[in-house]
Amino acid sequence: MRVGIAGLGTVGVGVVRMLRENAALIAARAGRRLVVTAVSARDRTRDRGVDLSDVAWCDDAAGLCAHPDVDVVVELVGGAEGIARRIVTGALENGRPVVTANKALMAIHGAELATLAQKADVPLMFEAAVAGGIPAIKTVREALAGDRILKVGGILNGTCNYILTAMRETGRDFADILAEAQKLGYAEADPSTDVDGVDAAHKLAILAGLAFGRPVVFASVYIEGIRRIGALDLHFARELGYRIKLLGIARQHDNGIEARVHPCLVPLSTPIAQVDGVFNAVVAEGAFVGRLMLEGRGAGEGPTATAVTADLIDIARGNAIPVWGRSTDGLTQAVALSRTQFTGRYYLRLNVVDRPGVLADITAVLRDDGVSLHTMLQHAQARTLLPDDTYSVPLVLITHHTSEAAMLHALRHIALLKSVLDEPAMIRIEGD
Ligand SMILES: NC(=O)C1=CN([C@@H]2O[C@H](COP(=O)(O)OP(=O)(O)OC[C@H]3O[C@@H](n4cnc5c(N)ncnc54)[C@H](OP(=O)(O)O)[C@@H]3O)[C@@H](O)[C@H]2O)C=CC1
Ligand SMILES: N[C@@H](CC=O)C(=O)O
Ligand code: NA
Repeated sequence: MRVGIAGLGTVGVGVVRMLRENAALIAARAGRRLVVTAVSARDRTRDRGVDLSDVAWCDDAAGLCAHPDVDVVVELVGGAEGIARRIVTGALENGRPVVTANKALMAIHGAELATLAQKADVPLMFEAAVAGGIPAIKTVREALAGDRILKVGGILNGTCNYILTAMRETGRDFADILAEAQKLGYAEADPSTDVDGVDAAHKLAILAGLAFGRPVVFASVYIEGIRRIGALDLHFARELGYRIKLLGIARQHDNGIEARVHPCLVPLSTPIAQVDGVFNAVVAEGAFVGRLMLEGRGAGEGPTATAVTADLIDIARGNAIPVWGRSTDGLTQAVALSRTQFTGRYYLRLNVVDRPGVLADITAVLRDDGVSLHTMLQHAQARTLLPDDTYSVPLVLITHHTSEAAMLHALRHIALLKSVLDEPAMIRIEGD
């Protein structure tokens, strides 16, 4: 099978290496040889550490869609629009199977691309798009095909998990650790996609679409990133028996699908709390299968190349699975529930003036909104002297189960209290 690759960055070069280094075992498993015959990237002159002298070069990556020496097109450029979208669309329109690692493209345009693939009767594979080397798509779409999935999600961004882990373990600076993740090839071309939660949301939208049988409108996914997580939150989380993780969570409810990405406090005793560094965890819960968790590397050259290569082997073997696990005939998209429909437990961190009555004012607001408190934590030794000779002190409150609508209402009023100095920080609690 002749493979044309658009994009020779971290993942593209990894795929070239893997197809060559494991050529014999891949041929045995695929039933035929998989050979890279054509490639494209922006800069032809760049040394990429792989020999491309016997491979055709396309200045325009879209040229791969109709290239005479290409049977399968692999899109590893990235981005939901522009050249990546043109390559995938063009290849499908030309009746060529496609493999992509592009979660942005699949999350935003997956519904229409599935229709194109079905019309052309060719596979569109994207295992690398969710959680890199973890077989997340295979698991949800194939292994759990007989079950009714109730919940899916997990730790879906390696860069964020790497940053949160290193901040917790070393106390190092956010920007410093992010630069390291970029050097290791974990981060997206624009790393704000990672740290603002968008990349995890792309993956969650794909997983939810597969799990619940309908692509989710990406714009309806609730997204919050990790920029506001500070050293104080990591400290309090540890003291209270939690770790902070950026989670993607999608659940099927009677009134619709909940799909949200945000930092969470997870109890130290849960398996997901132990997933650190660049590792991802994909969690699924089915009515029959119960709960399962897959852990592995969610980013980087080797893990991502493994997923792309597995898709190529599936295509070579003739395994064709519909994009969303079912025919696109009559398939409509689902709009996710809004955040005011969420419920849960919450961690609130406030910076307050240390004087009598402050706590009473805050708890009165929570009482009026029907929010009940579970735990309270304040350390007098963490006080800071203010210019007027009073002190400020961090105050942490953990609530019982409540509605997010009530929390948002209470927070607006708490922020207006004179004794509350900065914008309150709110983190949801999951898994206990
Ligand atoms: N890195 C990772 O760990 C993972 C990445 N992914 C996804 O895989 C895809 C690729 O990621 P990654 O390898 O990290 O990205 P890189 O930024 O490392 O590589 C992108 C490649 O695309 C090429 N490119 C950019 N624009 C064009 C264009 N107009 N025409 C042709 N080629 C172009 C670049 O060329 P040049 O080199 O000349 O600049 C580069 O080779 C993305 O969709 C990403 O989200 C998925 C899972 C994990
Ligand atoms: N930038 C992503 C790469 C894989 O999808 C991440 O950090 O997880
Ligand atoms: Na995967």
